[in-house]
Amino acid sequence: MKSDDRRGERFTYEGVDVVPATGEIRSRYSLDGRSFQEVVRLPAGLDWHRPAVAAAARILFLLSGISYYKTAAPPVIDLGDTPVTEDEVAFLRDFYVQGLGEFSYVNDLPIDDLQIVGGRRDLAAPVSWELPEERPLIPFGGGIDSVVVVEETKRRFPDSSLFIVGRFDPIEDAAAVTGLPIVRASRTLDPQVLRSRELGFLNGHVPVTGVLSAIAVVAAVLDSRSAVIMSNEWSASAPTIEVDGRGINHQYSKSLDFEGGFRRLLDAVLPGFRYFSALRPYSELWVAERFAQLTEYHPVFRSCNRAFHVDPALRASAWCGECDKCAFIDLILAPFMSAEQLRAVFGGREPLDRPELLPRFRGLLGDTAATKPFECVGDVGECRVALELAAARPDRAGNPVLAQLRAEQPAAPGSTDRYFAPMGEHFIEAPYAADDLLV
Ligand SMILES: CC(=O)N[C@H]1[C@@H](OP(=O)(O)OP(=O)(O)OC[C@H]2O[C@@H](n3ccc(=O)[nH]c3=O)[C@H](O)[C@@H]2O)O[C@H](CO)[C@@H](O)[C@@H]1O[C@H](C)C(=O)N[C@@H](C)C(=O)N[C@@H](CCC(=O)O)C(=O)O
Ligand SMILES: Nc1ncnc2c1ncn2[C@@H]1O[C@H](COP(=O)(O)OP(=O)(O)OP(=O)(O)O)[C@@H](O)[C@H]1O
Repeated sequence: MKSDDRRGERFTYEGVDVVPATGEIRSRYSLDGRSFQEVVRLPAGLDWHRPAVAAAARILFLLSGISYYKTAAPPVIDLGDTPVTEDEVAFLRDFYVQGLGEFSYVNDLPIDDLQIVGGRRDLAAPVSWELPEERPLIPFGGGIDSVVVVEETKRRFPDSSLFIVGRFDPIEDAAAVTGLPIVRASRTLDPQVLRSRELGFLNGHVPVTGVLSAIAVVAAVLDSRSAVIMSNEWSASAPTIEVDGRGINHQYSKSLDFEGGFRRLLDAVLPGFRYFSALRPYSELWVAERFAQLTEYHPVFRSCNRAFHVDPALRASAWCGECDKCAFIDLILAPFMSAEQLRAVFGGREPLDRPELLPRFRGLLGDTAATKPFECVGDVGECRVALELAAARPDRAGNPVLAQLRAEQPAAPGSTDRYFAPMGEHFIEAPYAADDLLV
């Protein structure tokens, strides 16, 4: 029974084809008769014939459907003949309902009634899989988070490799500084979703890090690597907003909840495979303090998401200097980098130099009149500590934006030390634990 005329009837998993000759994984779906296909390409020269590759490709198939489901968000998902376990169905439902939380809120379209039917439990069999030697694969987004993880990890595991989906200049520039090899993937969305407005599709944010993670697992299996190491910080688990007592998280697939569920799913399919975030117990202040020391990355890193549109023609060639992400990165680095260094990063358009961005900073600082942005930004407490520390810097004396915000914001309650030490649960595995975690 449809609750809203905008919704379709049924989203169907049609099948996934693994094509070693071309290094392609073709995921096919349909929604009320309309077909969609997403193609992921990985190096054809790797070992595609391992049974574990097909198992990892099946996981990717399960997660990638979300981009096409959202075009009409029907109440039924039919897994057809896809081999699947009960646990995987439960994980997948969470991935859809939680991962599309922002989509559902923005479209005012509840999808809690989602039912997942079909699927072949009888075909869901474990595959032979031998955990390779300790060789990590590090997904690399070119921002402060993955830069800090790469520098920490390559020191302990020189045989590390980067993993990059797509070709984006800022990521390439930062990747070159790491000096590490790169396992590359490309992802070709079905072109229909790039015409959502024209085709009358529903649209909104998707938990893209979940899809990137699944592609990374395929790449790791192909390249005989034992671990995928994510760079998802402590605050990524915090809801962006609460609605009717329920958290909606823009970054759901960067959260601890997603990480735990994905680990359980992988452990059933690829026992012992390591998937975890090396930043899970750390705040963005902890990350920013370390990033500030990595001066070789300052001219090349990029966190502004305007650089990462699917359509290359829409990609910004520099920091936009005015989005919530730019404002957040400027604020979180301001306690640890000089005003001169940050003006150089933003090419003279530094957000903290722009009074017209005060409303954005107020949103980051939890001003009651503003709501936290649906962006990948830190939590209010971290931003308030960053404000206090930045405003106290001699080279920021007289900065009108910091002075105004400081006047509006009470001092961060209690000690700020907790933001510079590990906090909260994590799944960091012993060989990868940083010194301060070896307790
Ligand atoms: C670059 C960006 O911020 N895109 C968000 C934007 O989409 P827009 O239409 O402006 O451009 P495109 O990203 O090029 O998307 C074109 C259409 O394709 C659909 N689509 C894209 C990726 C995908 O995996 N599936 C898709 O169906 C998309 O819906 C468009 O119709 O606004 C969208 C709606 O709010 C956002 O969904 C786009 O976010 C992308 C999925 C994206 O890649 N964003 C990353 C830069 C990003 O936000 N990374 C976060 C982690 C996010 C997470 O929760 O995992 C981070 O930086 O931490
Ligand atoms: N194109 C990509 N290819 C591979 N991994 C990616 C890509 N984009 C992001 N990631 C990874 O996905 C996770 C979330 O991305 P996020 O953008 O938060 O990381 P980041 O770019 O390092 O940090 P930030 O942009 O927040 O400073 C990280 O582990 C990141 O390395």
